[in-house]
Amino acid sequence: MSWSDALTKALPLLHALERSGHEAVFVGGCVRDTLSGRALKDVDIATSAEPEEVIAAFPNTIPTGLQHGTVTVVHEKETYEVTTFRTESAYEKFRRPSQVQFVKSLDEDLLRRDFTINSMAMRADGTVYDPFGGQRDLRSGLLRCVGDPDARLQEDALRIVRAVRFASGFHLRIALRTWRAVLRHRHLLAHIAMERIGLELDKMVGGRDPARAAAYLAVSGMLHDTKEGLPQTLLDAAERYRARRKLRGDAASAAESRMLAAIQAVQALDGIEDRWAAICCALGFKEGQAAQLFAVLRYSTARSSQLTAVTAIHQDMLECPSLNEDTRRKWTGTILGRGKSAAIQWLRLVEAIPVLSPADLDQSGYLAQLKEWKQGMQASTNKELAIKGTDLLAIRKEPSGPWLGKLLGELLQAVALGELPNEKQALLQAAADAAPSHFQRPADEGEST
Ligand SMILES: Nc1ccn([C@@H]2O[C@H](COP(=O)(O)OP(=O)(O)OP(=O)(O)O)[C@@H](O)[C@H]2O)c(=O)n1
Repeated sequence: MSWSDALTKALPLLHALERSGHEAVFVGGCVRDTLSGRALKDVDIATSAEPEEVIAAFPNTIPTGLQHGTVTVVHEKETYEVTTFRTESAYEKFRRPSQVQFVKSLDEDLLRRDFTINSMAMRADGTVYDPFGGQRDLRSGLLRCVGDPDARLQEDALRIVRAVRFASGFHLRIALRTWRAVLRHRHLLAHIAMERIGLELDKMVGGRDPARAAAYLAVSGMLHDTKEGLPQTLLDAAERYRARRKLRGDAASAAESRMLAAIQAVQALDGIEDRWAAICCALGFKEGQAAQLFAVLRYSTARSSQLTAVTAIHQDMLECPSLNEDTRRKWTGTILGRGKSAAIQWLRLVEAIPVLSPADLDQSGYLAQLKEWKQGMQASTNKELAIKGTDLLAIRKEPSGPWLGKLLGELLQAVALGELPNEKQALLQAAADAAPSHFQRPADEGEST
């Protein structure tokens, strides 16, 4: 077996605990990921040593969760969670154990874990301890709870969503007994903090097979059971998928087929932000629904506003499927209003997933023209304008006020539309000519529309 660098680096921790007379193993995700040939995110260690004994065995430790048996060990600038073998009991409200008991047996520790693929341990000599058949399940493509699925999912209802995350991330089928337990207990998701669900959904979207995750989420109906409501459009799409699982060809409307094709294609995108944006566009979210989704999932405001902006651009652009004067203005307005980076992101999405664009669009021609138009734009942010707010303050000799932003915005729009050159003198002249509250672009005077 080839040891990954991360495990090799952590080996001295196992050796130190063993020297002190304790049993110590790598456990959980790092074993699963090593056996599947994936990069490791973190290395977790389980040990028979109690927390004080772990603290005594290492020079540099942080007592991160002593009551749950976890000590963080700092070793060569890396941190490792070292957790005492434990069993859990008295799960409070289906989410966390209110009591843990430290035990001496690795078997007992592995027994409390969620899925067989997450319940394997690896010893310092590289041998894998796998009492529940995790390796076999990985090989045959099966996600299975350890022991009784009903008990496992009731202990921590987040495992209901984790089941979908692991099934989609590792291309696994959910075993029948586990799946039935998912359906029986999905209502318990109402006890789980939205933030934790948000983290799991993020991992699904960023994972190997987001379309598979979407199918499992839809077919199980679990999106209806979250503590806070998800956007109706999302729930409706999931319901339609559930009702007509094999939507294909004639059976599905053209719009539904396009939506499904777009969701299937999401994994072609590298970045998780692009994938989220593509999902919002594919589902036909309105701006407010995207904002609602990301607020409910507790994503940061910066993330949410960027993704919401891309969604809004998509809605705007669906209304103008050919590149005429109106579209040109709308696109300029979009770039100025929603931000250039959102506009660029949207272009990237529709280029990668053409089925996202309006059906009757001459895709290559339209997109090529849009790109050219965007690139040719002399300025698309205030920063790119050849004058600054201070220049305007100097010539207008008026105190700063809302007029300043308005004037800058109108100058920018005129430059972006090619109606004014992006040159300081021309812009100063236009600003000097303008009445503060009735600023007109020179080109507007001759406009016939
Ligand atoms: N609800 C949970 C969460 C975690 N675990 C156990 O704790 C380990 C570590 O959990 P976590 O760090 O959340 O996930 P990983 O499996 O490490 O996967 P990833 O790092 O990809 O999230 C899991 O492998 C599993 O054995 C569990 O049984 N039930």
